[in-house]
This record gives sequence, structure tokens and C-alpha cells, in this order.
Amino acid sequence: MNATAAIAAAVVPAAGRGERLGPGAPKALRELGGVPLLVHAVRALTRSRAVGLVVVAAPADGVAEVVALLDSHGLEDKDIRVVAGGATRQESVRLGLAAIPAEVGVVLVHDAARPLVPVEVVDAVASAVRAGAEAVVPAVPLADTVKRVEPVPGGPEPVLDTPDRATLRAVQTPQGFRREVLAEVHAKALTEESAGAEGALPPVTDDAGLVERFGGRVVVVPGHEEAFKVTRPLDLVLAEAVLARRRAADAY
Ligand SMILES: Nc1ccn([C@@H]2O[C@H](COP(=O)(O)OP(=O)(O)OP(=O)(O)O)[C@@H](O)[C@H]2O)c(=O)n1
Ligand SMILES: C[C@](O)(CO)[C@H](O)COP(=O)(O)O
Repeated sequence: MNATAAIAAAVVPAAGRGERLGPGAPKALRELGGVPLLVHAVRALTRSRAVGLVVVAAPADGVAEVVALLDSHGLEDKDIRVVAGGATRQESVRLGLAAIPAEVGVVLVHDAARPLVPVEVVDAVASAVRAGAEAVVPAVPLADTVKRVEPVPGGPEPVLDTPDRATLRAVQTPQGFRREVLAEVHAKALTEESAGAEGALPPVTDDAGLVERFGGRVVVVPGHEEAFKVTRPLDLVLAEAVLARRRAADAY
């Protein structure tokens, strides 16, 4: 891989509503310590020397607002582009990826909803791709025992089995990819989608899942407990506490 191809660009899907967080502005624009989640996430990426460009997939009706927001938070001197996101996370990533210049060889995909990812995780993911992996995910071991169940709305749900926790990981972002691998699996997924729902496989929730679906090899590097996703109201409470601790330690 030549030097230009080794520079990473990051796609930040930020077009979600945040239904599970409750009523309010789109989740990426909600505030954590007085700063939008999206701004935290973009800053986390730009702290990494591995990342040369960030493409944000914003809510389709909020592109101008997001550009102004990033500028007003001191990010105007960074190479950041904003495109309109799509109706699903997958579509938002695909639209962001399309805005990355052809010469960029490494692409990271990072949720706007993971505002506190430490720079070490970003670096580790980019390094693993540079070192030859085609797809890399940061992940952490599970704290709880997990049961596989027969879903029954309202329950009770019969337990099918208990997977060995030692073989399970909770997956985070940024996920890193050789650019051509990510582009290829997104193109294949789009073709699959356009071919219609009949016999379609269940939707995947992350980009590495697409690589797996089409036969690629994904490897895991250590994630970080502070890279958790802000999904429900309690996550925001935890994120405020983590941020307050960082600010008190003057590490932020
Ligand atoms: N159409 C969508 C849906 C999601 N995302 C982004 O994907 C990331 C992870 O998704 P998630 O936490 O599920 O966000 P939401 O879809 O907003 O959450 P919810 O399912 O609660 O509505 C978020 O940064 C979100 O903005 C996106 O860019 N475009
Ligand atoms: C990409 C992701 O954050 C990895 O954990 C996750 O899959 C997003 O999925 P969600 O279903 O939107 O929570």
C-alpha cells in the first residue's frame, strides 16, 4: 500500500433519529456536556493522526445545519465533508463512502452515537487495516451471561441455549476496512436489496456484518468501555459522567 492509500478517511453515519433515546432533535445533534454528540465523535476521529478526512452523513434535511455546527465548534480547519444521509444506517454509510476520494485506501466507519471513543481505539483499528487486515472491529468482552431465546412478544420466552460467553464480543466502532472491500460489500448489499425481499437474509446492523455476509474475513482488536453507544437515556447519563471525569482530569 503506498503512502496516500494508507491515509484513512472516516465516514460518520449521523442521520439517525435516535428513537430509543426518546423525543427531541436527531440523536447526533443532542448535547453531551453542552456539545453535540456528533462534534464529540468527529473530534475523537480528528485526534488520530491516521485520519485525514472525515465525511459526515447528516440528516437529509440538516446538511447546512451540520456544516454550520461543525464550523462553530472549531472544526473548520479540518478536512470534513458533509453529505445527506439515508433512511438506514447502511444507506448513510454507503452515501458517505461515495464522497471519499478514490485514492484513499483505508476507510473507518464510526457512529456519531459513540462520542467518547478514545483515540487509541481509532489508531488501533487503522493500524490493523494498514497492517493487512481487510476488515477490523473493536470489541469488548461481555459482562452478562447471554441466552438465545425464541422471541415471544410480551414473553415468557423459551430459552434455546446459553452460548459460551468466552467466545462472544460486543462490537463497537470505528470499524476499519480496506476501501475496496467496504465499497464492494455495500454495492453487493444494494444489489441484493434491489432484487427484492423474497428470500432475503436478515438485515445486518454493522458494516463488518456485510463483509461477513459476502465471505470476507473480519478480525477483532480490543475496544474500550468508554466507546459505548448512546442508545437509551441511561447511556447519556453515563456519558455525562465519563465526560465530567475527563474534564476534571483535564484530559479533554
Ligand atoms: N438512517 C440512519 C440511521 C442511523 N444512522 C446512524 O447510525 C449510528 C448508529 O445507529 P443507532 O444508534 O441505532 O442510531 P439511531 O438509528 O438514530 O437510533 P434509534 O434506532 O434509536 O432510532 C448513529 O450514529 C446514527 O445517526 C444513520 O446515519 N442513518
Ligand atoms: C455499528 C454498531 O454500533 C456496532 O455495535 C451497531 O451495530 C449499530 O446497531 P444498532 O442496531 O443501530 O444499535
